[in-house]
Amino acid sequence: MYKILVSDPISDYGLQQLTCAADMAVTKKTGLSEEELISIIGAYDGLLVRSHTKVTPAVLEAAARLKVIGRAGVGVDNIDLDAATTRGVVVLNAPNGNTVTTCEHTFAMMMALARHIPQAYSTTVAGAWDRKSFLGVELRGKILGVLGLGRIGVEVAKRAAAFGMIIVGFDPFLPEEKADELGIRLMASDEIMRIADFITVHTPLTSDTHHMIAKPQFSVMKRGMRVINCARGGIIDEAALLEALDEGIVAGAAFDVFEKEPPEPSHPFFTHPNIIVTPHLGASTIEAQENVAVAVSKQVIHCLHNEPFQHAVNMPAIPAELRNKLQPYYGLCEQLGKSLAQMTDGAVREVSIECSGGLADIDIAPLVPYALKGILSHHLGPEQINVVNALYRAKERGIQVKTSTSFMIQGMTDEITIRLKTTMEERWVTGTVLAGVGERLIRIGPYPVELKAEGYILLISQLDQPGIIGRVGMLLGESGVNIATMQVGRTEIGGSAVMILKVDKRVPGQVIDALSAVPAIKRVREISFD
Ligand SMILES: NC(=O)c1ccc[n+]([C@@H]2O[C@H](COP(=O)([O-])OP(=O)(O)OC[C@H]3O[C@@H](n4cnc5c(N)ncnc54)[C@H](O)[C@@H]3O)[C@@H](O)[C@H]2O)c1
Ligand SMILES: O=C(O)CC[C@@H](O)C(=O)O
Repeated sequence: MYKILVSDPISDYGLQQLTCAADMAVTKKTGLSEEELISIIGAYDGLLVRSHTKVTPAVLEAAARLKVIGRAGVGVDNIDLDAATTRGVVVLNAPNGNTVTTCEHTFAMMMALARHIPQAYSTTVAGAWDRKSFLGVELRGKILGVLGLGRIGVEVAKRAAAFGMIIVGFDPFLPEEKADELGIRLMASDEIMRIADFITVHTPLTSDTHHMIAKPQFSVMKRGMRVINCARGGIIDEAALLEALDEGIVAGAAFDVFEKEPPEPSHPFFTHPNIIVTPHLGASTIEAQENVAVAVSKQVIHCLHNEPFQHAVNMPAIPAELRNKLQPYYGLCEQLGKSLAQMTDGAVREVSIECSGGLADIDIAPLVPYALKGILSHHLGPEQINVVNALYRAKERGIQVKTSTSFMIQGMTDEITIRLKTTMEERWVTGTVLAGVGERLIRIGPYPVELKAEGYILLISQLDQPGIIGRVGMLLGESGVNIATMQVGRTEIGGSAVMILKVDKRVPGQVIDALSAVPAIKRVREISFD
């Protein structure tokens, strides 16, 4: 008999598969403190949560027989994934069940914002009959900017089209043809900031999306625009938003999620006349709660029965014998993928993993998820991608994956090249694992290098001309960025050249801009291995 603990309010109807299964004993105990959870978790094989229960390393430490955690929803920010993985606990979620519900909440917020519904309700029930203060705007004909066109963003765009809105959007993974089909005009997010009347964000919270809308973005926006965040707190800078409201740039904002949840009762949003808020209700409908509970119950049963399931958020599932043979190359593939994702523009269309030398007669398929994890986690957020779900997420986005092997080698005995084709370009990097030394990047495109993937790397493509190295050194030096190592390469005298600098800290945005403005420099990329 498997013992399952349900520690957050989860739909009874949705849990029926689990409660009716002959070999599952389900206990519901909600509102537990961490200490209370720690004191009982040792008895359970499965744990089902929403966002309230915090599954901390201490909880996992006490969870001696826990095999699976099911999250009835998308975000797993309340579960310590590293601790779960280390302890061999599968974490799975239900990413599709609340998509439409959250999209509808976004729309409700956008309409409430356009017509001041919460403010008008408050004054009306308080006895006033104030029709002058609440002059609204139509959605029809307005430009809606959608940042993040995954499951929810696409649903929002579809509904906005029915309202006669003009939809512009940005998502590094949405191919042009798909956007055309949906009637979305893809453009750079900077451009969206300038032209949109409404902006809604639907990305995960990652290092790239944290404060994706902040002071510099507000400063170029149309006066009187409106913003909505029903994704994750922190994507829009709350302090910068308040300033933009006071300056009259932003006419109104609707927030379902906050940088800290629950926010302090004194949060300035609560008293601002042009901000409307809900307490993280995006997924709170009967239907969504049933959907996510059904999806997660099924998967927990499959997982405990050792049957395949789809939405694992952690846990590699690689056959042990092969895993041991390939083990030294997993980290390398992830590093190659991570560096490629940061040096390539456009939506990813094809990923090829090419192995040579000693890897030629091995089944290299298990390396694919590691390469994809490196590539996809840069855009989708590390918590969303792991080696179990990376291939599924790539297929979901129409990304072609190819593998090939060859006994031919260029230098090292075992080499792995990962090649990335996007809608804009094709780039590739090659690496190897050196005995007693570890993983090294040995070529970036055709240029030989010798790099350990750690810290910050600045990749500069330029024309081979005298004086460029000095100019780069000066610009970095002036901004206090120390160069740890430098490698240069070129195709021919006076031809294309690259400069690869390992620097001791993140290079400020204005220094990247200054470097990019040097006439002989064609492109500057910072690659972070944080
Ligand atoms: N308010 C709620 O209750 C609620 C409910 C469900 C989901 N969510 C949140 O909504 C968000 C979207 O969920 P989803 O299911 O659509 O996720 P998804 O993974 O399907 O889509 C996210 C999209 O964001 C894109 N993206 C990543 N970085 C980007 C960037 N810098 N610029 C533009 N696009 C970028 C990704 O390519 C991806 O397509 C998540 O943060 C999720 O946690 C909130
Ligand atoms: O459980 C909830 O209500 C939050 C859901 C949402 O934030 C999610 O990530 O799925």
